[in-house]
Amino acid sequence: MDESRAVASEDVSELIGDRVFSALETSPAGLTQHEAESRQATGGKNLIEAAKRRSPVLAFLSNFTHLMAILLWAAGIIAFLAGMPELGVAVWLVNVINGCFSFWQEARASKATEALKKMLPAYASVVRDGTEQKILAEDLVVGDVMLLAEGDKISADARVVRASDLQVDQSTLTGESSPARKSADAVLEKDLTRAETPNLVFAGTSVSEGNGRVVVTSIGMDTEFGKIAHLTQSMEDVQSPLQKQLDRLTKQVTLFALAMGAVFFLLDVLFVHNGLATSFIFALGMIVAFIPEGLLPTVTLSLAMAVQRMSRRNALVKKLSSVEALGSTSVICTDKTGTLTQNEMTVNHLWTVSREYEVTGVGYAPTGELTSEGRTWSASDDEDLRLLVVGGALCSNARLLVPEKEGGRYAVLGDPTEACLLTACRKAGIDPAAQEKETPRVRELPFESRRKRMTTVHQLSEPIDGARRVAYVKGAPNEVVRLSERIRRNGSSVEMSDEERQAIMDANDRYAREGLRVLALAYRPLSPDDPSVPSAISDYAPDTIERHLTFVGLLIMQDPPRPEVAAAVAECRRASIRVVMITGDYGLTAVSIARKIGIVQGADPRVISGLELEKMDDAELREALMDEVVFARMAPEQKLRVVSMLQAMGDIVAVTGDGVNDAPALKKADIGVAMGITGTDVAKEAADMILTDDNFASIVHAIEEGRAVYANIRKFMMYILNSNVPEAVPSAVYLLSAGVVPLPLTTMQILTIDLGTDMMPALGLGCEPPEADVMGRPPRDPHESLLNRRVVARAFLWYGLLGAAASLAAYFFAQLQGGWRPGMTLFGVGADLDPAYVRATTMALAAIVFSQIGEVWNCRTETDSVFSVGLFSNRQINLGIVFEVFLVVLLSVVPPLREIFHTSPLAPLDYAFLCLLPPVILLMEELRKAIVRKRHNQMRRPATSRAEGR
Ligand SMILES: Nc1ncnc2c1ncn2[C@@H]1O[C@H](COP(=O)(O)OP(=O)(O)OP(=O)(O)O)[C@@H](O)[C@H]1O
Repeated sequence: MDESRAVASEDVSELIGDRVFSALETSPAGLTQHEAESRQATGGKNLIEAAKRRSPVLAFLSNFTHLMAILLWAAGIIAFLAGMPELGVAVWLVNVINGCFSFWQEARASKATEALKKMLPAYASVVRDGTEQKILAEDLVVGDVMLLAEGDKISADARVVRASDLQVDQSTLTGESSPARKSADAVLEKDLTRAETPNLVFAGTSVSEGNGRVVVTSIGMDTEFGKIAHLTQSMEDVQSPLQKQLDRLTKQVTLFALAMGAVFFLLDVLFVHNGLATSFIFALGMIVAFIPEGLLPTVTLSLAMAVQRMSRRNALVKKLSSVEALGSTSVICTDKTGTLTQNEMTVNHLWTVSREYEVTGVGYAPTGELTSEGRTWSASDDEDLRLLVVGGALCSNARLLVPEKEGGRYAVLGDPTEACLLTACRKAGIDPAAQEKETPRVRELPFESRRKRMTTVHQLSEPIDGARRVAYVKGAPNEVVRLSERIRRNGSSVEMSDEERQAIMDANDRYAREGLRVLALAYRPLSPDDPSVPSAISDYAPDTIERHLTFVGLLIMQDPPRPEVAAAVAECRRASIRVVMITGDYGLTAVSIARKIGIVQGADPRVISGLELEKMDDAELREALMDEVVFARMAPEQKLRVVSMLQAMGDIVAVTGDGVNDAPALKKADIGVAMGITGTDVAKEAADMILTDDNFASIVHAIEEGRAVYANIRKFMMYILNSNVPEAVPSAVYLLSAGVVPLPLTTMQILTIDLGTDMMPALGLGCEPPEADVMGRPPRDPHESLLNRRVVARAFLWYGLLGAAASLAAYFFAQLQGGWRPGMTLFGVGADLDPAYVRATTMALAAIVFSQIGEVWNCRTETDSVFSVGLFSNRQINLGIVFEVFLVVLLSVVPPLREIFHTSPLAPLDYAFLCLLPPVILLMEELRKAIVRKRHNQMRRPATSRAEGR
């Protein structure tokens, strides 16, 4: 084993205190950057080697060995045996072209998804050169001092050197779901497994509670995880329901093609009395024409491209299947802080029982002042005020980053709720860093959403209420007030009266109604004489410390809504997507913000608190969810129940979350959405989508893309399927007329359409931008099949028949040009190579290609006029059109190709006829769309009001 990648951690677990650092040749101040780099140069990066992927050769070959491909190989052989080698070659060529095309599509799709993986890098917090910094997890080296916080994914094996209630979820390693408690003490027991050793943590596990400091002992493949893991990357390769549906559909259509082939074969034998071999070849052409090759990979590519587009709009989707679920999302359950609001907090009021202060200034810059009763105040003017700002600042893990240049922006590391308390403290004239030095922190009971509060314990130089140790507790006001027995009034601690309790809650409600976020601060002197205080600091726990509190005051902060959110919420309303706020914050604050951004519109929306929800049974919850409702003071775990109920009610639910406890709801949701900036690694891992900007509006953009991709796949299918009709109808006319109408389109010509003219423009449909109307419709029913009756009818009976009519018209037009008149025998009966007949079949083929130009324009929009998106705005489609026209001209003028495909050059008049087809087909469809739009507009009113009433 390479020494620089791992040390014998059995030894490290037995060491005490500083010996750990020396054994790993590091120090509490971490490695120097220089040393870290040199260790990386010898020990390599902290990477788990990816499981071997399927070899590209095998991946390529698999495109030629599936059911449809085998059918085509067999068909080619039969054509050879029947003495038609050029047909055999053509069929095989179709197969080869389709195989290569599929491989190319798959490669592009996987490249797109690979690129996304790189957009989700893992980070680790370390101490190097004595300062905290965030580095890429792959840059960790042995000896790095790593900081762990709740929700962090641990990226290397390490020895714990400091732990504050540190608990680690080791289920990825041990399968054990309950978290393992970790501590910094030396372990001398010999019979523990490595996972059981309490002072070791392992790569691939995550922090479920508390925080700590560890020293890296091994990285990369030398970690426990590396030894057992075949990388479980964030991108999963499961087939989405849509892909499954298409797989099934492709098989069904293949069977249908075989059945059609059989029918055509029988008709040819029985009606037209052709020989068995001729009939067989004829039927073969039909089968090949109908098999939808290339459908599945194109769909996969469409999904991958949508994923790429979403990433440009700040939504990273981890699985292709999520794109689909996004398209049918009917409810978004969103939290508030940071998602709907800016999470750039500023304390703008301070409140004690004797005075209310206004705090000026914006952002985190400590420029501003405290005013009350017409004058400016500082901490030295009022002891209670001093306690409030100092306690708030000490009970904080955030750091203010002072700008290097004058006039630069103050930034924060950590929770904005805590960072703004540091700013408020500075505005009151006290430097929080100096305070921290003077009264060092000896213990932290970390913040938990469930408890809604946090506590830090400090050693004091000046006693408070006679004690030299104090616990500062800050959290949700009703929680803190519930735990308080005393209150600070005029500089001393006195028993709290009921009136004072009421006054606090009244003040809280008043602020909350304005949408402000309110935190309360209390303290508890921890005297060694107090029997209710545990004697050992390590025994300090929420239930022993957060009681008998003395209330100090309220810290009121502003967190304005994000400016783009109101429009996004309005967009949801238009798209019949319901937005439900589920927040940990106070009900009145929640409703005020919800109203400002349009989530609630009614005069008196129902607010359900976490406590109430606990008492509600499922029927009551279902009833409540029928109306406008805001969930406030919710513990993250309770989200799961709301999500499950909405799903039971038939909704497709997207849920946002950022904490460890949000993971179950994120997993349960149809679309779990984690916050990229504030979210923990655990939440990101549980989610299907990550918002790189934490912004609600990005979810709505992703839904729009999800809807668009589904619509595009449908457009693409409609286009691919419709060309089957003009390929089949001329043959049917030939069969049903018992040969009186000579075959208007030969088998080879049918193959031409499949060989290349059709696929290029179809591809362009996969990357159409969302239609303007895409968010004006209700969400798609997830059970609805991609090919519903309406789509099939439109593809076959409308577009298809238009194409078939064009093809037959062109055929007869050429017959007329050749001199045929009604009543006469058509050219071609009995004599296959009659020039007038060959020209007529060439025209039939060219007419299909030209009508497909009209059809591809038609398929670009569902109900909007194609002119509204610009007839030539899709470059890929334009290229496809040029390509197919070029191919037709080539086939009809190059002599060897004319031989093979039975074609002949066309006259200018023929081209004039062909050029008329696209505009005629386009205008007929525009007429249909105009009628549909008119009907939609008439129906929309009742549909929208129903969605709003939900
Ligand atoms: N760092 C903190 N220290 C102490 N109390 C906090 C802290 N952060 C939040 N709180 C309190 O706990 C409550 C719940 O917090 P939580 O993080 O669950 O939700 P939130 O931030 O209010 O909102 P949302 O759930 O909408 O993101 C908050 O409303 C606040 O009263």
